[in-house]
Amino acid sequence: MAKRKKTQIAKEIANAIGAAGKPGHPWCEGVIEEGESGLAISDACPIRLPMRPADVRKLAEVAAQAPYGKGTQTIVDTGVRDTLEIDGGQVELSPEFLEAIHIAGRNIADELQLDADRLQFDLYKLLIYPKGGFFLPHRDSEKRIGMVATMIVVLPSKFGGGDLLIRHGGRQEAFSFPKARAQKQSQYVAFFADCEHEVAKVTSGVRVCLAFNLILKPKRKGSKRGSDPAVDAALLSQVRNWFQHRASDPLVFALEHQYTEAGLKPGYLKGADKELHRSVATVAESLGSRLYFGQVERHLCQFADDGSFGYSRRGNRRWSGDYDDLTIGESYEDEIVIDGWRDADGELAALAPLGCDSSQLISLIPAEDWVPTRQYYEGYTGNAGNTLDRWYHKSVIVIWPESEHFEIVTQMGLNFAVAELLERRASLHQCDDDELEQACDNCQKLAECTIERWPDRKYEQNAPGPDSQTWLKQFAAELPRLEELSLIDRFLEVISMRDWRVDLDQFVMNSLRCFGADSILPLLHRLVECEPPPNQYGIRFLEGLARRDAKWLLKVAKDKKHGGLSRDQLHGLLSSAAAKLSAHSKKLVEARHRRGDPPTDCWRVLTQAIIAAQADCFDDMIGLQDSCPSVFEFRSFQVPAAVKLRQFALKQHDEMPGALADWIERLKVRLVDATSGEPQPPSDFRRDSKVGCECKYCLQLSQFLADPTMHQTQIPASEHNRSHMEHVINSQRLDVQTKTIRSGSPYSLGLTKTLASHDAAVKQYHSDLKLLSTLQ
Ligand SMILES: O=C(O)CCC(=O)C(=O)O
Ligand SMILES: [Fe+2]
Repeated sequence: MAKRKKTQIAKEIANAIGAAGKPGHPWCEGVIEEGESGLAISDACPIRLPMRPADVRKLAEVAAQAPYGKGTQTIVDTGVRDTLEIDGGQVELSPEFLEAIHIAGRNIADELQLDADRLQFDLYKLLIYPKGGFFLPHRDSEKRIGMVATMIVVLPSKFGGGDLLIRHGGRQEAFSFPKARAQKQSQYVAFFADCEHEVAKVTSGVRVCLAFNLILKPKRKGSKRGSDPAVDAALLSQVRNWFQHRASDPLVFALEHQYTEAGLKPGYLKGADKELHRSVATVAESLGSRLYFGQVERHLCQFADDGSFGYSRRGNRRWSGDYDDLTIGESYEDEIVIDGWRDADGELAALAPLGCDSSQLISLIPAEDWVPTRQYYEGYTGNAGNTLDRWYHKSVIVIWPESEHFEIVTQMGLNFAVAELLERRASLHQCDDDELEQACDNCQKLAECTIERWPDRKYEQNAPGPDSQTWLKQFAAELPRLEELSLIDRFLEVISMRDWRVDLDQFVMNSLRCFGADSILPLLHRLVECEPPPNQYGIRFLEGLARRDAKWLLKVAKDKKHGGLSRDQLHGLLSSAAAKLSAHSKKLVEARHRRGDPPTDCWRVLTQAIIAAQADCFDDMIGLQDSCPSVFEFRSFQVPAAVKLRQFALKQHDEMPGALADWIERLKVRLVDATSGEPQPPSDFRRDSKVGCECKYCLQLSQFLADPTMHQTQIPASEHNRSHMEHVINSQRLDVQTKTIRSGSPYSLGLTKTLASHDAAVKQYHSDLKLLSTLQ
């Protein structure tokens, strides 16, 4: 890179950001809240406001024709600027007026996002525009180190014309100062120093204004040797704009030289990087943003052609091996990841890899001219290839607004954010009293950002890996300890829309403990009763009770003190849950197509909770088993569930609820019935002959099955009819084996009777005996 002037680097980066970011509003306006604007010229000659043309004539003795700056020269040219001016040093402002300026200053700092405590207002000139006065478009030169903006205060006086027009990044706004014109109030406009502006011709009266330089004082922080406090206004304004529109997208400045992780320190930067760092650091400081160093890896995968694309493989065209010969087309993939984080002093920073997109990457060397660290070209192979993969590595400086820090931490991964939160929480006790509030605030902000980024885990397929459950659960357990009820509220709202599987056991217990039953109970009701969101086709796959909720209900029910809930409160929650589960089960019985898993597991967990809490709705849960047999299968679910519940009840209360004992009795009776006699094998070759079809072939099949003496037969039939018979045999589970006999025309289907039904009945009999024994 050719040697550049210091300010040029900052300007170039500013332009680069300007090209990437959206233009914003680098100006603001307001009124000066001071009725009597007291001002005077140095020899105590007071200025009467509103001013009249006659007064202006008197001022002409003190005032001079204003020059304008052209490069380093300052010249008078009334074709460019026609104004009278009095030097700021000669103007005295009353304490009230100064106070009003100070108040306006706070607002300006706020609107332009500047550090109010470091913003200084230097009265530069008093400007007087008699009729015909104007100032052609120009930018204010940096009259002092640290000058970031200009403030124009138009004083009350009667005038026409004289609009102030300001332009920046393709936008323009005209200010006509109506209140000052109406002689009511002083009005101000403040704008960043890189804004082009002009004053339109004054058509009548006199326009009087004060021009202030807005200067950002350097931060007092030891005295950094050699640090230049100058802030480049253009860069500041562009970064500020960026932060206004893309606050949570960090700005990434590529350094020219490559540094090792350990060598990436302010003191070791080389050449132009030193200047880049100075500019970026100054801007970061004045905007109160964070600055880090990092290493970027960019992987770019693009279409590329060596000249053979579209030719057949035998075209004998071979790539020369020269990457410069490739014609590059569209990008398939452009992945940029920042890692190797170092803080502003170059010390290791505990941050995780962060992805960004190419618009965030600001580089003085155009990205097309970067030299890849590695590249790989796959030529045309007929159905794939013609891609060029390139990897680039760059050391970078990264900045983001302090207010977005936690949002960005969550962008680095929720597991990282949660680990960070746990760590911060754990070290709260080490904070001094005056740090504690901020530290707590930070924990809350981090938690807030984590909640907003909670993963969507409604459906199995988009669930993150199994270990995610651990840290999601940890987060949930920790959240109540931050003692902010609104976070609990928001968390539950997000969970009920996105996450069916997070473990909330500890969360609910801790919430009840930290906030008390009365605050938490309504939120728990809302969670249990919430309607799940439909999927993108408007279908609700997730219905009924979430297992997540059955689980924490069990936890609370088993707790000796029910987590502080009264018996009635807990029973209320349980019966809401039970109602939801049974409504869903009944819907499943009616539905022809079953959606989602049957709520069997959920039923078991909830019923345990109901047993533990000795709630009345237990009978309803048992009743549900009887009314929805297709959902709660007798052998595979009901019997084992009853056995488990009996065990559970005995462990909890040393006795069984009556309804449970009755239910077990009913199950027993059914099994005793089913096992009253061991199935006997058929005494002859007669088999079940219900074929459910009356075609000529099935009729023969049915007659064969009903015949007590025939073991085997053959039915001649075309291929079509043979496969029809086979289909009937399989679907009706007939006790017959088939085989194609390949002789004669047509071929025949060979049939041999089996004992399949009998074998199955015997198997069922023995397994029923076993089931019965589990109930004894
Ligand atoms: O009078 C105004 O509104 C603007 C004056 C100005 O642009 C300047 O003095 O540089
Ligand atoms: Fe100006």
